[in-house]
Amino acid sequence: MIYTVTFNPSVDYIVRLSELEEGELNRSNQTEKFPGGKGINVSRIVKEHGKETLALGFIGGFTGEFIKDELNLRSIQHDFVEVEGDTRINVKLKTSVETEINASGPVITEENIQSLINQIEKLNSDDHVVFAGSVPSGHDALYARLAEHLHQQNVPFSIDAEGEKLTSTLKYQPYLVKPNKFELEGIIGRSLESVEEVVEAAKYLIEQGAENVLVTLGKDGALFINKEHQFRVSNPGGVLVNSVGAGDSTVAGFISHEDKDIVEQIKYSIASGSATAFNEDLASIDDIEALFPNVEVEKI
Ligand SMILES: Nc1ncnc2c1ncn2[C@@H]1O[C@H](COP(=O)(O)OP(=O)(O)O)[C@@H](O)[C@H]1O
Ligand SMILES: O=P(O)(O)OC[C@H]1O[C@](O)(COP(=O)(O)O)[C@@H](O)[C@@H]1O
Repeated sequence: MIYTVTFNPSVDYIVRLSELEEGELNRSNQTEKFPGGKGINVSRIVKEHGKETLALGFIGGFTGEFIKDELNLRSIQHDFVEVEGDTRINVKLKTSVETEINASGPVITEENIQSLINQIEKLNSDDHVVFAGSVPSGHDALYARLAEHLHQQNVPFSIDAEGEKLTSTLKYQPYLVKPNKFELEGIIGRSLESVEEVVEAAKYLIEQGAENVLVTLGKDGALFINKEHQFRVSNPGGVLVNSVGAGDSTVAGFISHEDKDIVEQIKYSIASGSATAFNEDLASIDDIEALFPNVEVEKI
């Protein structure tokens, strides 16, 4: 079973408007709301790939109820720990560019954390856990705390998070880490100008304990690095509609095809990311399968 842990789920509120004028009254052309948060998005795409998944994490309030209802409608299993406050609302403004405002999220208590640890302690080496996204304030150390538990239990896990949340887990040997270029620059502490520099930075994550590193580059595709392979991956062609959840979709595509040859696994990953970028909501398996043949993977 592929478990996802979303410490800080969100209702993603997409607001489309022709132009945003700061300090003025703006009226939107169209609004939509989706159940969001990185792990939840991973579960939705894993389900599309026909794999069993269960979404874990912290949820609360009327926004939490919306997310659970939406997951039920899509037959996605979940077992969240209920917290006191309301799950956050993240605002995604779409003009000719995409602007995101991600809220900080409700308070979580040590009791809430202990309930999540109790769930995780039941897993075994046939399972896989994906930890993804931000953590309500003051709890960044949670990533390493849970990764240590899984490492001791021999449960494979993957990470999609920023900065120390990601680096603090490396010693516990994550199966996949997926920084985008901006996040990788944050980890390394300098800007990465060339493909060679990005590859070197990714190799540093491998030396520190990661098994596979996928550096996503938005419209420019991705770079994949592990101890045996280095690939440059080109996106299939298409028109950007809404890139929210594209990164999460790449993680889901990769984890869902662990049993396949590495090139096929990478192609499923990037086809999933681009299919989501070319859709209003997250991609469907039909969208993903249609793009799969057009993903190019080249040795570097
Ligand atoms: N404009 C785009 N066109 C095609 N594919 C895209 C586009 N934006 C994102 N993607 C796909 O989604 C993947 C993840 O996007 P990226 O923006 O790098 O991640 P994140 O959402 O984590 O910041 C990319 O590697 C690419 O395959
Ligand atoms: O937890 P964070 O880092 O604030 O990110 C949460 C946001 O990430 C998303 O999961 C989208 O992630 P990506 O676009 O990186 O794939 C949204 O659904 C959500 O609003």
